Amino acid sequence: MKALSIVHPGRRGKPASTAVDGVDLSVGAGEIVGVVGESGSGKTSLAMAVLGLGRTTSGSIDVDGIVPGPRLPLDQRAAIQMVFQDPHGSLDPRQSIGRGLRELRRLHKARTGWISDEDLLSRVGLSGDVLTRLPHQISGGQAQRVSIARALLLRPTLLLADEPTSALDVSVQAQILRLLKGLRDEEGLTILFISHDLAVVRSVCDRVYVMKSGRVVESGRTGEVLERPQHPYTQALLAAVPGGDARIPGLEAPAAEAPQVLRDELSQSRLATAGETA
Ligand SMILES: Nc1ncnc2c1ncn2[C@@H]1O[C@H](COP(=O)(O)OP(=O)(O)OP(=O)(O)O)[C@@H](O)[C@H]1O
Repeated sequence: MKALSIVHPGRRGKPASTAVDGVDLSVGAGEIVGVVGESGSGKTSLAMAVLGLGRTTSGSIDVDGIVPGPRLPLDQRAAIQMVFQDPHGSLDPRQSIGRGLRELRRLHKARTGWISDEDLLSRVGLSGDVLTRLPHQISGGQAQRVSIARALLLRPTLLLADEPTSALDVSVQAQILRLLKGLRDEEGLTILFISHDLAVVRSVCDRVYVMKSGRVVESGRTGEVLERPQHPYTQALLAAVPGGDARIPGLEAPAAEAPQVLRDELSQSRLATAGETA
């Protein structure tokens, strides 16, 4: 995305608020890129714009040639998938997991024939048993795996993960983060990862953008930014981490250097407008 600005109009006498202010952000194919910042820093406004659901006041977003917006054809819309914080929230409570998948396949025939339900579920660490269950009959971690499977089924160009583990127990959180990393490594999934949690971001993101009051105050390889934060805001975010250790136990942070394959990919910039996907 280039110079993206989002201004929410004021309501009931309140002044308009600039949620996103001139943000440049890029995600290379097969990368996991984090956007981190406190509540109100503009992360959700930015995510909504990437999904084509929110407003874009100025600037542009380009996801491998697709410009998100409300009138996108179904197939292009399917190329940008999302996983949200509430693991059960994105599943229809009246539909079994299997029926939900059938519905998705019916809507997106051309995109979804590449894998069976069983194989799809096994890629996210679930057995075929869940197919007959209703969402309330599975755990939060399982529901989040189902949400990821549903996104994966559509072979997205970009997966937008908005606080995907903040509603989960710590041990389940690590499992879901490991799953997302594994899907990137094995399937080349490209992920824009939104979180307020530095430990989570450090454990999965190759690069990170730190947002404050709608602006990116610092960005770079996650290891570098979090080991040697330059901006006082990043330093303050790190200082506020309980125990001072922004790490998820049992999860190794990505290497400070991008893997060679990723560097090659990035330098070829297969994505439109100088290697950008979002
Ligand atoms: N629909 C809206 N109408 C008016 N103002 C809004 C709207 N959505 C967000 N804002 C304002 O824009 C700013 C950024 O909010 P946003 O939700 O994007 O931040 P955030 O970092 O995602 O915070 P959170 O983690 O709490 O969701 C805030 O000042 C918020 O009050």
